[in-house]
Amino acid sequence: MAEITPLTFRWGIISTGNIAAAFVKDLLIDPKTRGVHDVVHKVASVGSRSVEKAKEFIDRLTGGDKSIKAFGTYEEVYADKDVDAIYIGTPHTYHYTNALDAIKAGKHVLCEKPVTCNAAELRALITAAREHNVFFMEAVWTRFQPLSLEVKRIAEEGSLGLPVLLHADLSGNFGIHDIPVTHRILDPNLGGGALLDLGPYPLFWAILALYENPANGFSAPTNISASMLNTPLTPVDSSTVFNLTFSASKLAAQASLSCSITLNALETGVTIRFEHGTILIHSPIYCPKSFKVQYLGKNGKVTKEETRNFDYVGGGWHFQADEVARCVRDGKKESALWGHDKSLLEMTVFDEVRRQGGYKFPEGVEKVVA
Ligand SMILES: NC(=O)C1=CN([C@@H]2O[C@H](COP(=O)(O)OP(=O)(O)OC[C@H]3O[C@@H](n4cnc5c(N)ncnc54)[C@H](OP(=O)(O)O)[C@@H]3O)[C@@H](O)[C@H]2O)C=CC1
Ligand SMILES: O=C1OC[C@@H](O)[C@H](O)[C@H]1O
Repeated sequence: MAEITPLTFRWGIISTGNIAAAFVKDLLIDPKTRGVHDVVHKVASVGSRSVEKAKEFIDRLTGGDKSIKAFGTYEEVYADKDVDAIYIGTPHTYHYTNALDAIKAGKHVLCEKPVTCNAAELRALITAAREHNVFFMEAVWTRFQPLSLEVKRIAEEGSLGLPVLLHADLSGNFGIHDIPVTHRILDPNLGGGALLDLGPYPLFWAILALYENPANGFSAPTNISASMLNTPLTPVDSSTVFNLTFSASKLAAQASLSCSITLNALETGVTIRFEHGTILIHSPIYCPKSFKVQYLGKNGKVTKEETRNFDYVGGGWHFQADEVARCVRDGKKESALWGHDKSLLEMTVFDEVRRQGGYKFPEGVEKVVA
């Protein structure tokens, strides 16, 4: 069989923080190790607020690959003619401005979660992406991992019946008393708190299992109820609980979701209860490596149980990079797996949770308001 020549997809990286480093490490992994033969990734340039940091980042992660340009501004990356798509790894409250600048420069964009501070900012970005005819996606990497694809297949294949209740929690202990109040997790100017940082993941599982279920017909939740508990240090949430009801179509299901920046993660972070069985997803829920399916008999007792394990080379961020490259290659402006509608649902839910929970950004943080 003839070998296909893979597309070389060229990335411009915005910022040199933790997640930008994790993403770049994954871009450097040979895609063949995950069975991908049609695309390869190339880091073309890295932009930082300091050119020294950009150089240090390239040296540290690539062993000093001289073909990668180091820039001391983000604007130079947006303008780089050798870049196909921009990856944005800045704190939440910078996503809107960074993504808009990249879009206006005519670049395709993959932007970290949460994609913006609010739904109004996201709507403005979607409009801009359409006007400039570019691909735009929130980096909800979990959606593209093989485990998630398999959970979705089993959830919809029929033998479990319809989903009824979903519980999902993502907690991570940030040691909030030992970090400066200027840390992004505590600083309200950077969108600090549990909801915006960790909340996307429990919500992601509700979107995958309930919103995407064919019986729901992609209907928005009919009810959202939420409560937020602030840290004693800054006006951001240390934990948040939020419940969603889906009852607009043939699905009648509820999600009970939570997140905390002071607790460690649960061993089983997601439980999806169906009419005839249960799917239990093991932590970390942003890149789980195993899940269990329990099939229930008429008396509610487990009749069959199956554990599925997944493994791959790398951290799991490369699957979303493959999706971006393929979508751009195929002329798509959004992903079928994590399209604009899902990011909009996320930001609309978060706006409502923050409204009920009393979480307000400092003046000027939101660049667009409804
Ligand atoms: N998908 C995932 O698994 C993860 C996603 N994230 C998301 O990525 C984003 C960044 O998180 P993380 O990498 O942990 O953050 P870091 O603080 O480690 O990095 C953020 C980077 O953004 C740049 N930056 C620009 N303006 C500012 C500013 N005012 N204050 C601080 N940094 C600034 C800096 O890079 P420079 O100085 O080079 O310009 C900095 O290194 C968040 O939105 C978070 O939700 C985070 C962790 C995991
Ligand atoms: O996306 C994320 O996943 C892992 C967390 O530790 C991190 O804070 C968050 O941004």
